[in-house]
Amino acid sequence: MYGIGSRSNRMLLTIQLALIALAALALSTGLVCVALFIDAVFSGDSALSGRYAIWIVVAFAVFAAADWPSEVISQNVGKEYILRIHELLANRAVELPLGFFDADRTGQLGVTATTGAVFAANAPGMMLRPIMHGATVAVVTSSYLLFIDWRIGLITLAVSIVAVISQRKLFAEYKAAEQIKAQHDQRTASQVLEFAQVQPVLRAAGSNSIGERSVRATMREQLLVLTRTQKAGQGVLARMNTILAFGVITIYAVTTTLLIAGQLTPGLFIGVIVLVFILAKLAAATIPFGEGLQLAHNTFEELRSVLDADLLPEPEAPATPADFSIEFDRVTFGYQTDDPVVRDVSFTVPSGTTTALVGPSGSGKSTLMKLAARFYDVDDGSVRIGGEDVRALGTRNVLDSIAIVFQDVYLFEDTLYENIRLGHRDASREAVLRAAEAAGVAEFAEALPQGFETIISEGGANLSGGQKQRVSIARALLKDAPVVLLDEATSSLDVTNEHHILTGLRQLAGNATTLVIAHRLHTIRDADQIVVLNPNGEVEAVGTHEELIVTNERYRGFWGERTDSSDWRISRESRSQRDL
Ligand SMILES: Nc1ncnc2c1ncn2[C@@H]1O[C@H](COP(=O)(O)OP(=O)(O)OP(=O)(O)O)[C@@H](O)[C@H]1O
Repeated sequence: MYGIGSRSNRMLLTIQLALIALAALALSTGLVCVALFIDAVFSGDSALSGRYAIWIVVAFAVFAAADWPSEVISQNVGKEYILRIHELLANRAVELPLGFFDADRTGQLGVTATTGAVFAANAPGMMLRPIMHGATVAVVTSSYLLFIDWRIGLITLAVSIVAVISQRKLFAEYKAAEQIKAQHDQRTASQVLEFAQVQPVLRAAGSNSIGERSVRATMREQLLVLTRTQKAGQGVLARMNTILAFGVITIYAVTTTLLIAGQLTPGLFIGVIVLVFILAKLAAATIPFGEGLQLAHNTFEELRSVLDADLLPEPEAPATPADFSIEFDRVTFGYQTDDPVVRDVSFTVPSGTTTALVGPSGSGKSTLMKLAARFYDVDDGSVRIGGEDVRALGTRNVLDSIAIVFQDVYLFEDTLYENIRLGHRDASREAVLRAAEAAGVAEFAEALPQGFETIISEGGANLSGGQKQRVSIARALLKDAPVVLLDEATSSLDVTNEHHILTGLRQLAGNATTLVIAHRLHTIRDADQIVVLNPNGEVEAVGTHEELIVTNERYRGFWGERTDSSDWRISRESRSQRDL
């Protein structure tokens, strides 16, 4: 994955690796010359010690000449990693099926694109460089020692190889702990975000509510995982330091034995002791970098999993729908294999009519909407628009013919005008303003400081929920699509918002084929047909309000609950209608 950059970046990375190798070779030569210099000084050979002194100066000069540019190059290679990771993620994001972007995946993409990309950018310079340096210097210096004294060389080489292998093995263990931590980080982040968003509800429920307890439990678990990961990291460092310490003691023991046996000169003995001491220091300094390098590897792996994620198959010659009816034909689908959330669902929304979906929470209403928009492909059966399977129409065709108004409206940091124009990029100014008028956006735009040119903050934080939904309806009206998928707001709206949204939605449904997850009484009553789902994700009944209220127990209960809890809303609704 280090080769994700452009050709020139890959070449730079190769040059960097070559420079690291050269710097490591020069440093090893310098260090061995220090040992030989000490030996020469002890033996009183001034000519030889002079020659070694020159070698030492040359070796360290080469080291500096190779090391500095390798650092500069590594920074450039790292910068391109950030750009490339963002480019690859962005390119892939527009190809992936919309169903890919659930909360966990979106969190994971966010982490990969931010902290992950920074770790990857730091990998060549701050981590790869010192690690390669440490490992190369250890192995090259030991090889040199083989020529000076094969026994010392052999034992130093053995210790170096054991240290390099142990480092790889131990950091693989740490990687597993870090991956678990990353998953928990994502889960905690999304839960805390959700916790902040639902504060009004939680505060109304009082302290120690289910939401509060579940966030506390997640945080406690997060703390445990963090402690476990830190322990794993510290354990790796401690074990690596122990391996190094044993290695150094073994080399010292062999060297001392050779000295006592008279097989090593005192000068060389001191030289080797100094050399091994410096080597051990160098090796110990590289160990913590393994942790960072592992995190960079995790980023590359996550990137790989996004790049390798399955795309939906697209037809070579997309079919054309005969009309804009929507047909679910024995549809079965689950997010996990062998765990369907909708089962054997069959019903048809005739072209130009409105069908309301009702059913308990989790019965699969949103899932059916997403299948109609081809966020996912069905496991069994078929979803057809105008008689053609959505797989034969192709995702582009399907999305072009659909306007979606879901509850979670996202607004971009741009003007109010541009946020509406997103519904149809080529629309004229008149068309945008017409849609804004029809959805009741014009009414609140007048009160904003720069009207339609007011910048909406990221996510639409400076608009109310009802206003955001009006923008979303304006977008959909502007798109003027023949099929409308609508998830009505569950939260209560004030009279003004309710009135504008109701008017906008009526206009939106107009002559379009509309599939709506209905929460509001008027939508259910006005629908041409209602599909009742049971908790198993099966169709329990299909009919009009008048039919179902007589024939279906579940629907009667559902309607009863709504009217009981909405008595005050119905009277308010009728009052606001009267006022018009
Ligand atoms: N992206 C997903 N990954 C895994 N499971 C999911 C996903 N989305 C929904 N589910 C599960 O599928 C089932 C049906 O969910 P769905 O949102 O379609 O129901 P719903 O009837 O719209 O519920 P609600 O009225 O509460 O919005 C639920 O058990 C839900 O937990």
